[in-house]
Amino acid sequence: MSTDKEKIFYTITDEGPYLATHSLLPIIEAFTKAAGVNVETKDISLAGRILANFPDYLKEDQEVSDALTELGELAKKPEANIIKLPNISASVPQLVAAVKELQKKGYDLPDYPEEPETEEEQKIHDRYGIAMGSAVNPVLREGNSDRRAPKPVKEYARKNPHSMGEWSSDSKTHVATMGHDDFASTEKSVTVDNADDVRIEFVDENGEVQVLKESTQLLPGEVIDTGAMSKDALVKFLEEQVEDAKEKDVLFSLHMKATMMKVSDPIIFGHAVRVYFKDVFEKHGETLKELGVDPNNGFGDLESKIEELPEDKKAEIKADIQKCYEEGPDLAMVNSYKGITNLHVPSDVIIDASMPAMIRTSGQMWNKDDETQDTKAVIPESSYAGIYQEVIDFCKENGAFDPTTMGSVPNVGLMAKKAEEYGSHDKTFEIPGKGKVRVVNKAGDTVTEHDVEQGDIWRMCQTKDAPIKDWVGLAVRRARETGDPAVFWLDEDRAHDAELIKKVNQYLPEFDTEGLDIQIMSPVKAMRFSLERIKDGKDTISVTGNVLRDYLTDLFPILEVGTSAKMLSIVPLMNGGGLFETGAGGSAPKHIQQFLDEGHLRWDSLGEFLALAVSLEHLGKTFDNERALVLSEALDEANTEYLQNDKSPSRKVNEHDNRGSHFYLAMYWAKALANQTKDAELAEHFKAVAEKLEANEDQINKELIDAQGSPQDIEGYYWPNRELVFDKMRPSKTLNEIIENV
Ligand SMILES: NC(=O)C1=CN([C@@H]2O[C@H](COP(=O)(O)OP(=O)(O)OC[C@H]3O[C@@H](n4cnc5c(N)ncnc54)[C@H](OP(=O)(O)O)[C@@H]3O)[C@@H](O)[C@H]2O)C=CC1
Ligand SMILES: O=C(O)CCC(=O)C(=O)O
Ligand SMILES: [Mg+2]
Repeated sequence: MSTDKEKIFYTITDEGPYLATHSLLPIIEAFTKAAGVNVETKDISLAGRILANFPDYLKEDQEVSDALTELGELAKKPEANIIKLPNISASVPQLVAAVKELQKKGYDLPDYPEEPETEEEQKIHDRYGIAMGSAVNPVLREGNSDRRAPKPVKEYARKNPHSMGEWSSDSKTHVATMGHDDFASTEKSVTVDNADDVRIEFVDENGEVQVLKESTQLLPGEVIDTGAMSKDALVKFLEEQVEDAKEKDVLFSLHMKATMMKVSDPIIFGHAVRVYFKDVFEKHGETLKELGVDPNNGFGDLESKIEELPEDKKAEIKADIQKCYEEGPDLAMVNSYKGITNLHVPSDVIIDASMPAMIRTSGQMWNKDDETQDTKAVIPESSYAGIYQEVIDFCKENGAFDPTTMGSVPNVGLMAKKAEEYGSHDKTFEIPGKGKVRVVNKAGDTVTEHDVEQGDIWRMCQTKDAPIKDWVGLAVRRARETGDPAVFWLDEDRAHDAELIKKVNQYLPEFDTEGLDIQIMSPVKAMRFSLERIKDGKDTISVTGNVLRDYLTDLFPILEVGTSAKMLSIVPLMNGGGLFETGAGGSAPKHIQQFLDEGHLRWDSLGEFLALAVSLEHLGKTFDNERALVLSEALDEANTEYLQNDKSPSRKVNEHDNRGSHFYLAMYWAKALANQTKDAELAEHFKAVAEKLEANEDQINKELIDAQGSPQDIEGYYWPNRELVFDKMRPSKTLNEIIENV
C-alpha cells in the first residue's frame, strides 16, 4: 500500500521539458500507479515562481502555492524523492517578458522596476529578485552531485557516433582571460575554527563605514573566500581583446554565466557591451540614459529601447551602431538571420553549453554570414578559463575526439548548501567608491580585506565543512564502485583550493581508500591528464568544486555522447533523500521555438527516463517497495532498448519526435514488465498493455506524425494554457486510450 511518503515529486518547469512533461507524465502516472507509487507535480516554472512571490497582487483564484519553498523543505527530509527537470534561470529580459505575459493574462502584477527609485520600487525589485537567475537549483541541491553517462548511453554513442567537427593545428581559436585583478588572483581564503557571524563593510577614503551585509553566519570548519574584480583592469582587458580579435580576424565571443552568477556576471556583460559599442555609448550616453538603457541586460536592451526615439535620432544611433560593427571585430552570432549577436542577451550564451558547442564545431562559432569561423572566446574571470584553453590545445595537437573510442569523464561535484561561487549572490557588490572592503568577525577582528575602486566587483563565497566531507566520501564511493582513478581538480596556488586541499587530506583517511587511485591536480593539469586518458578510451572521475561541476558535466557529455541531455544526474541528499535531475543540460529554448513554428519537438526525454529509473529504485529501497524496484528494473531495460533501437527524437519536422519517443518508451517498459518474473500480477497486468501498444504501433506513429507540420498556438510562452498544451502534446487518440486504461 502506498503511504503519503511513498511519493515521487515531479517538477513542472519551462520550455522544452515543460512541453515534454505533458506527454510523458500521463504515461509515468499510469505505470507507477500500478506499483502503488504516487507521483505529485510541483510547478517551479519561472512564471509559477513569480506568481508565488506576489500573492497580494492576485485574485484568490489566481494564487499558486510556493512549490519551490515546499520542495526546498522536503529536500532536507529523508523521504525526499524529487525528479527535477531543467528550468529557466531568468535574465532580466526573460523576467520582464514573463511578467508582461502574465499581466496580459489578467494577473495584476507590478511592473519590474529595472532601476528602482522609491522604497516601494526597491521592495518590488527585491521580490522579483527571488525568482531571478538560478533561483531553483541552489534551493533543491541539499546534496553533492554524481553525474555520469550511463553504460548503455556510452555504448550507443560508440556505435552511433555523433558528428564532431575536425580540428586543424593552425586554428586561430583561443581563450582570453584576465589572470590578474580578478576574483581568483585576488582571492583570500580562510577556514574558521568556530561558529561566527561576520559583517561585510565598505570603508571609504575618509574612513566612513557602509555596511554591505550585516550578518553572515558561519559554521565551524567553514571556508570563506573573498576577492575582487577590478573594473579598470576588466575594461582594459576587454578593449585589448576587441582590438586583438579584429587584428587576428577571429570572432569576438563572450562566454559567461550571467544566469547562475546573477549579480557579478551581468555587470561584466554590461562592460563588454559598453566596450564593443564604445562610440555609441560615448556619443549618445545622455539619450540612452534617459531611455533607461541598461547594457547589463545586453545590447538587445539598447536596440529595443531606441525604437521609442524619433526617426531621425534613431537613424543617427543606428548609423553609429553600424560603424561599431564595421570598425570592430565580427561578433559571434546567436542567430545570424535575425542579427542576434553574442552580446544581445546575457542568457543566450551560457558558458557551460556554449564552450563545448564551440569545441565540437572545430573550435568555431557562427559569423554574420552564417558560416563558422575561428573565435576568440573571452572568459574574463580566470578561475577556470584555463581548462578550456587546455582542451583547445589538446584538439589542435591531436585532432577532434573520436566518440567511437573515447573514454568517459564522470563528475563528483561539490555543491551542497550553496557551496562556493554559486552561493555568492547575496555577498556580491558593485563597489560605490575608492576604499576597502573588509570582512569583520563577531570579535571585531578583520578576517579579510581588499583595496577597491569605484565599480569594482567584490564577492564572498562560503563552503561549509559537512558538504566537503560528504563530497570526499562520494568521490571515494564512486572510485570504489568503478575502480577508476578519481582526480580532485584543485590548485594549490589558489587560495580557496589550498584550503580545500587541506580538508581533502584530512578527510580521505576517514574513508576506505585502500587500493584506490586518488590524486589531486590543478584544474589545467587534471584536464590534460583526463584528456590523455579519454583519448585512449580510459575513464577518469573528475572530483570538482561547484563551477567546474557545471562546466565539465556539459563539456564531457557533449564531446562523448553528443549532448548532456543523456546524463544520469543524481544528487544523494545529505539527509538521506534523493534528488534526481534529468540530464545535465538546460531547458533548450530553441526546441520550444521549433515546436511553436512547426509542431515538432526535438527534446530528448532520455534524461527523464534515466532519472525516473533511479528515483523508483531509491523509493523501492527506502520503503521496501518491491514493486517500485520491479518498475525500476523494467525501466532500465526499456531505456536500453530505446537506445538500441534509436528511438530518440529526430531533429526534423514530420519525423518521429518527443511524443513518439514517449510512445516507444511506454511500449518497451510495458514489454519489460510483462516479461519479468518477480511479480506475476504486474506481469499479467502489463502484458495486455504491451500487446495493445505493439498492435497499434503504426496507427499511433501515424497520428503523432500527422500532428506535425504547422504552427502551434499554446497561448503563451512562460505561462501557456495547459489544456492546450496537453492537447498538442497528446495528439494520438489511440495512444491516449491505451494509457488511460493501463
Ligand atoms: N538544471 C537546470 O535547471 C538548468 C537550466 N538551464 C537553463 O536552461 C536555459 C537554456 O540554457 P542553454 O545554455 O541554452 O543550455 P541547454 O542545455 O538548454 O541548450 C543547449 C542545447 O543543448 C541541447 N539540448 C539540451 N537538452 C536537450 C534535450 N533534452 N534533448 C535534446 N537536446 C538537448 C540542444 O541542442 P540542439 O539545439 O542542437 O537540439 C540545446 O539547444 C537557460 O534558461 C538556463 O538558465 C541551463 C542548464 C541547467
Ligand atoms: O541553475 C542554473 O542556472 C544552471 C544549472 C546548470 O547549468 C547545471 O547545474 O549544470
Ligand atoms: Mg550546467
